[in-house]
Amino acid sequence: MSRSFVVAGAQLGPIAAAESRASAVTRMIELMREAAARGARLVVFPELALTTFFPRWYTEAPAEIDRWFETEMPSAETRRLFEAAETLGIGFHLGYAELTPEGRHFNTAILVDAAGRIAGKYRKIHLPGHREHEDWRPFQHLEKRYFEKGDLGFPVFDAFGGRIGMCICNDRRWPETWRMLGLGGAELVCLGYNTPLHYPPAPEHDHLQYFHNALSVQAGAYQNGLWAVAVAKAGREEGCDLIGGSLIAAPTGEIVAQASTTGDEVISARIDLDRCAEIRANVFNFALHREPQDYALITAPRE
Ligand SMILES: NC(=O)N[C@@H](C(=O)O)c1ccc(O)cc1
Repeated sequence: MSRSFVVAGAQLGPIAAAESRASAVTRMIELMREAAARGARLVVFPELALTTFFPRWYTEAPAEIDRWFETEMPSAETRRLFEAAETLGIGFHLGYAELTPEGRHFNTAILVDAAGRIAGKYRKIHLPGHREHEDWRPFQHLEKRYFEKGDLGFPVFDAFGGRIGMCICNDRRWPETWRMLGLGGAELVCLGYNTPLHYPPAPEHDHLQYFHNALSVQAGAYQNGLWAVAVAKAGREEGCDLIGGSLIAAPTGEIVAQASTTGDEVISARIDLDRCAEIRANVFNFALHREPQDYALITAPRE
């Protein structure tokens, strides 16, 4: 049976702090309709897709922070997204802030199948930024304050006729993320990101933000012989410019679709999961060529 199908990425433009989840969901359903009209079986939404990127603000008040989190999924506001997916017969990947019944906070992504059922969940492992307010920054990046490190590892799920993995934003910059997913057998990796154009610790790298995004995703795809769909929340959000550049990369590392705006925009491509073998049976045949006995430092606990 052919394992070729159309995937889409639904890049979102900025979400203002005052924009309701209902409004964000309405925008997402519009993009989902366009993806379905292009024949897509799966549409990928960004990291923290329901709200503004709230880690840019410091607060000590738990209630101030918890209002950005979802305590159930689907929730009253997101149920329409699940229903639209079922009606349109399209699956989706969604990033959101998760608050568990035990009071734990995670930066989470789920994979939902075309019947509207949650088929997989991932919790972000590489949390960037800092824990305390840093006066010198023009805006904060407080993921280390507001989220716990993910506790689910790098799982891979049987869905859409293949094996699907997920990671979130900063995870894409780490080769270990991709290798873990590749070793798990992933054939398609879905990921969302919120990446400021301005990098306060090293502003001389600002002009490289789009390059480093594409470089990381293309290298991850190629070095593990898998497809990747990487999707931005983009544009000027609460005075902070976020990069666009959403892209779909082939197992060869080639870009097969890319966004050209920093607003709401659908990208799509037909992907064939069987093409992973072009790389995985050759240059990156793990069973034949990988030498893990020489990689011990990679898993040594950090100092
Ligand atoms: N949401 C994210 O994980 N964003 C990170 C990334 O794109 O790697 C990121 C980018 C720039 C920073 O100053 C801090 C963090």
